[in-house]
Amino acid sequence: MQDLATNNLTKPVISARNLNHYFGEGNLKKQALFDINLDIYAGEIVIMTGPSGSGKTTLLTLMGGLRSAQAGSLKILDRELRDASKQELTKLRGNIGYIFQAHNLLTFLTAKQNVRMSLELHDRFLERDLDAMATEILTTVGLEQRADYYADSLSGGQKQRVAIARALVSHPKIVLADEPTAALDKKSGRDAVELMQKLAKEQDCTILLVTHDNRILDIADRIVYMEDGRLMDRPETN
Ligand SMILES: Nc1ncnc2c1ncn2[C@@H]1O[C@H](COP(=O)(O)OP(=O)(O)OP(=O)(O)O)[C@@H](O)[C@H]1O
Repeated sequence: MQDLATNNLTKPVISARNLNHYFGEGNLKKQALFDINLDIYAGEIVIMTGPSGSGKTTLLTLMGGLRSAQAGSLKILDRELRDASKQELTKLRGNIGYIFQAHNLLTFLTAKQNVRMSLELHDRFLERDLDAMATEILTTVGLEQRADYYADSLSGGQKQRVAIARALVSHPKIVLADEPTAALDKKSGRDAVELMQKLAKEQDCTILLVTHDNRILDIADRIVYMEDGRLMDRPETN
């Protein structure tokens, strides 16, 4: 029984086995991912780095259920995504928070309305005071004074903090972040990832973050390196 309990605790939330991915068809078919094997556990912060075009975004979008897995196995929160239907992918996406380089806020809504909207997508919050939840997380990210500002009128760093609040307000099991600091200056970028780290640790949320930004590598529990569509041992840095 002990072993069973331990196994459950250490089961990965993301598990890829011999995952391959192709774009195009016929003569134009091109392999973008080769035999990816990767396990990521609850509460881990994993950073994925590697040169441009190495397949990082492709892998991230597969893990986020934003495109379907074609070959091999990809299990997210115990669901097999290979050949998953659109409905299955949609259901999975409700358990995942997304943060992108371009914050993707709706500029004609306020900070609070942007955060609130992500709660409205979940049936489990229907009975809750969504404004209070949105205000609370905006306070956590230091934006209580800006809650009623339109997204358009916020600075880049503030917008990204709203995007972080929006991704984490529903307490997702997994947050996927693609170049979250790319549009930010050094200090705002650092603040943004430290906030993600703090919130994720509080919520026992797993973060997988793709970045070229060497200045934030230290927030990771583990760094994985991608090259030419393959996960590699990390090259020596000097
Ligand atoms: N929709 C697509 N159709 C065809 N090829 C694609 C498509 N998306 C990506 N690719 C190709 O797959 C490979 C991996 O691209 P991907 O965007 O995953 O790399 P990346 O490591 O995220 O790059 P970057 O760091 O520049 O964002 C590249 O050769 C790219 O040209």
